Formats: sequence, C-alpha cells, structure tokens
Amino acid sequence: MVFAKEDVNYSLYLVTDSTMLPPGTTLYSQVEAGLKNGVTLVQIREKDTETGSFIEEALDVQKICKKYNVPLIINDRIDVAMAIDADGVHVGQQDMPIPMVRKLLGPSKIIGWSVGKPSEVETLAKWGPDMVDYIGVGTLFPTLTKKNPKKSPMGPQGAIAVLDALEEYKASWCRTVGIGGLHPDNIQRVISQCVATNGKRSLDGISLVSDIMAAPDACAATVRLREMIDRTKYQFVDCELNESFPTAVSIKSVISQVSSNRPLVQHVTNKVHQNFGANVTLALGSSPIMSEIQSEVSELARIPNASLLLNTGSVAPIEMLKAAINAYNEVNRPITFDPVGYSATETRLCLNNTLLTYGQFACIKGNSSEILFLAKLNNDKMKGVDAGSGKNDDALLARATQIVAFKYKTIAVCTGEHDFIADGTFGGECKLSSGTAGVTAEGLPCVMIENGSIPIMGDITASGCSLGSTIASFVGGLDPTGNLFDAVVGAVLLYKTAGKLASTRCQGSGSFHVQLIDALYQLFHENKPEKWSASLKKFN
Ligand SMILES: Nc1ncnc2c1ncn2[C@@H]1O[C@H](COP(=O)(O)OP(=O)(O)OP(=O)(O)O)[C@@H](O)[C@H]1O
Ligand SMILES: Cc1ncsc1CCO
Ligand SMILES: [Mg+2]
Repeated sequence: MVFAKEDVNYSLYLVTDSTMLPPGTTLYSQVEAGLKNGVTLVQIREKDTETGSFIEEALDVQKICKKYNVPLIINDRIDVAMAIDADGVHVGQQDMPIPMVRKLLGPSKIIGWSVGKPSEVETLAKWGPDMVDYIGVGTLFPTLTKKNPKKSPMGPQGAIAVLDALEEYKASWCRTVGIGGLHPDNIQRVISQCVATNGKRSLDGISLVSDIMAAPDACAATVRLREMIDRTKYQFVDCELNESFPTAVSIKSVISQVSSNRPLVQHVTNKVHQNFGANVTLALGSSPIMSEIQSEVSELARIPNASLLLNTGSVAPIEMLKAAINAYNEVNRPITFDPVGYSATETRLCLNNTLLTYGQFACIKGNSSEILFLAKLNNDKMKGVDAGSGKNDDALLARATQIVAFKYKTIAVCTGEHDFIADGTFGGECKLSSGTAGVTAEGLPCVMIENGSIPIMGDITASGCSLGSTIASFVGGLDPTGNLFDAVVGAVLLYKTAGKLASTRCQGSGSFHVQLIDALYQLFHENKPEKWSASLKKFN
C-alpha cells in the first residue's frame, strides 16, 4: 500500500497489547473490531513476544489493515517493520536514533517518536520535515501499560508545552497524538485543553490500548470512542456555555434559578472556612454539606443541582480529592476550584497541580497572587495564603485571568480590589488539529468588577473562600438553560455589593463578618441586581 503521508488520519490510533485480551478474543479479532468501527491507525506493540511470533502476528494484522486501508506501524522493531514492509515504525527516546531509522526505512515510511518535553521538539525541528512524521505526546496520565514509567505523567499542561514548542520551532509538518492513560472519561477534556497557546493547533489524535484491546465487546467500545472523538462539544457541565455578556436581567434570572433549585453545595474546604462557608451558602437559599467522606461523593454528585467547592487551604487525603473530582465530572456537575496559597510552598504547588491535571473545572478562582502564579506571570512565592501587597495594574491582572481561563478551558476569577472574570470555555468546543482556530487568551471575554476600595474585606479570614461558596452555589443552581458565565459574574457582583454594604454597617472586622452574611441574605432575597452598587465593566 502506498500512503500519502500527509493524508494519514491520526484521530483514533490503536496500539496493541496481547497480554490483556479478554477470553474468547484474539489480537486479530480485537484489531478487526477496531478497524470496522473507526480505528484509523494501528500500531503493533508487543514488548514480550519472540521475533518469530511477532512476525506471524504482524503479518496477520497487516492483512486486516490492508483490507480497511489503514496504515500499520510497528513499535520499536525496525527489523520486523522492514521484513514485512510495514507502513512505518514508532520509536521511543531510548530506541534507535531517528536519523538511523530514517536511513534504514527510506523516505516514504511513517516515523513516529515518543516526545515528553520541548527540548525533544527542538531536536526534531532541527532534523527538518524528512525525519519525524508524528509524535506520541505523553505520558499524559498514569497508565498500567508502561511497566517502568521513567517520568511522572505530564498532564494536559505538559502537552501544551510540547504543542507550543512545535509552533515555536515551526515544525508544521509534525502531527501529534496524545498517549498514556487516555480513556472515555478524559478524552474530551484532553482534546479541549491540549491547545497551543497561539490557538493554532491541538492534538491530531488520541492513541489508546486497553479500552479496545481489553474490551469484552471491542466493537461497541470502538463505536463509543469514535463518537466521543468526533463530538465537537465538550459538555462538562449541564448548563449553557455559550458566550454572553451578563446584564442585570440575566443575573436576576440566575438568582431566580438558584432560589428555586436550592443547590446542594458540597464543600471540601479548609477548616478556617467551614462554618463561614456553610452560613454564606444558607444565606443564598442553598444547602451546604461539609463532607470529606470519599465513599459518599458519587451519591452526593448525583443529587439534583449538586455543586462542588474544592478549596485546598487545608486538605483532605489526595485520594478523596481525586474521587470527588471524578464523581462530579462524571455526571457533568460543576466544580469550583480554589487553589489557596498555590505558590506558598512546594507541597501546595505540587498538590494543586496534581488536582488541576486530574479534572475539568467549571471555575478556577484565586486571589491576585494565585492567579498571577497560575498564569506564570509572577514567580514570587506567596507568603502563606494571602495575596501579596504589591500593586498590580488592571491590565496585567486581566491578562493573567485570561491566561488561566485559556489554559484550563474554564471560567477564571481573580480577586482583589478589582475582580476580573474571563471565560475560556469556548462554548465547550473541542476539536482535533485546529485548536481554537487561532483565538488566544487575549481574545477571551473578560470583565472587571469594582466597588471602590473595601480594605476590610481582606481583614477577615476566608472572605475569598466564601466568594468560592457563592460561586459554587450560583453555578450549581442553574437550570440546564442557564448560562455559566452569567452565574459566575453574578456571584462576584453580589459578593462585592454585599461587601460594600456590610462595610458601611459594621464597626470593625468582627461585626463586618456578621454584616456580610446579612447583606448577602438581603440582596439575594431582594433579587434586584439593577440596584447593586458594584459595577461591571467589559475589559475585552
Ligand atoms: N481592597 C479591596 N477592595 C475591595 N474588595 C476587596 C479588596 N480586597 C479583597 N476584596 C474582595 O474580598 C474578597 C476576597 O478577596 P481576596 O483577594 O482577599 O481573596 P483571598 O486572599 O483568596 O481570601 P482568603 O484566602 O482570605 O479567603 C473578594 O470578593 C474581593 O473582591
Ligand atoms: C488562614 C488559612 N489558612 C489556611 S486556609 C486559610 C483561610 C484563608 O485562605
Ligand atoms: Mg485574602
């Protein structure tokens, strides 16, 4: 078979493993089930098979690949690929050097390379377009098919760094597939999040092993995977993600929805915040539950209008946090993430990054230090959980908020005297290859909320954490037709207005705390956003 290499379809790339075949199936039958239902590329990867059997297997698979007009790639064994005249090979960083592989195979074969970091992209770019045709970008997530993983998983942010390097070094010919720990529960998130910073490219395909090779019904499994990859909308919350500019009317509608739906807001939050957050949630007509019980997260997530606030100020066991993220993502219920003290210590940085890799968040909220650090615009460590006192200008904070929104395809909120909110959800769009069609962080909708200086808001503990409770309550209370951006903006406007009102009624920080809850209660129940004192400005 002669392939025009540029026409190869990388979208659903099946890698074999004969050690995981279910009873009653063969390598051949599983590959055929995949090919019949939408696999576009096959790689034989058999780490423990003797040469003789490997060749026999490869010849069998080659026949079936030819029948479906799908290229066959051989992992590592250049000799086997040459012996059977396969369509290409895939090699790792420790295998035969690429220039030698190309010399042996000639110009027309497909060569794939495993890549995990930007410096490897620099190397392939120096070789030019005649060497590497595609890269396997990984390892994305933990996986059982790598027996001795040398590196820790890179997550979507690691893949973004590789895509950025391909753009930087102008390796436009090189295609990409995500690899490692990809399953139906994370494929759409990976397609949506793994977009180069310039918006010009996303992954060209998803490669996987076990979801087809180990599937008792590989036909049905492939149909499901194919459908998932072809779907261009990633509906990670069951409400509207379409772009909007919030108005008093739309915010009034959000509050009416929250009032009638009375969301259950599960708080996994720090000890300092728990009582305050529960009372703020109640003031907003919602039901708080402060729970860190791992075995009940799935049940809680399935309660109508459940919403999760995940605040890492002081933390539950990591397995519990992961289970909670999984449970809410699985049923498309919103998660509001507050990475408290993100850059204060290495431990916090590592923990929060692990959680960010692990799921899709409806909203990521932080103070200016946290958001600047997440956006990589400031490398100063925080002193504890409070925002630094350094003056930051509005343009910089808006930019940081947009960057965080873009990187995590979320609604990002940056708090301080002025609050910034950017919508990076792209209406839930997720597309292979073309990314965000060139739209970058700077192009994202962004608003600024202000109400004059209210320094006393920073003088009580967990005021930012309770803004998290307010956001979680609003996004959880939406109808399926309600808009996510409206809900987040509405929550921040309400909170800022309540802060101002409370500051005029209080006598010091102790009574401010009480007055803030009273003001939230009053403003929420009146539901007259057209009268609120905080102002909303379009920043972009
Ligand atoms: N100087 C200020 N003027 C007006 N509003 C402020 C000011 N400082 C903070 N706020 C408001 O107070 C709330 C908390 O913001 P802050 O940036 O202090 O969060 P945080 O540091 O994460 O809080 P915490 O960790 O104490 O929970 C936000 O609603 C923010 O808008
Ligand atoms: C004081 C404090 N310490 C950990 S979390 C928290 C609440 C404010 O972020
Ligand atoms: Mg603070």
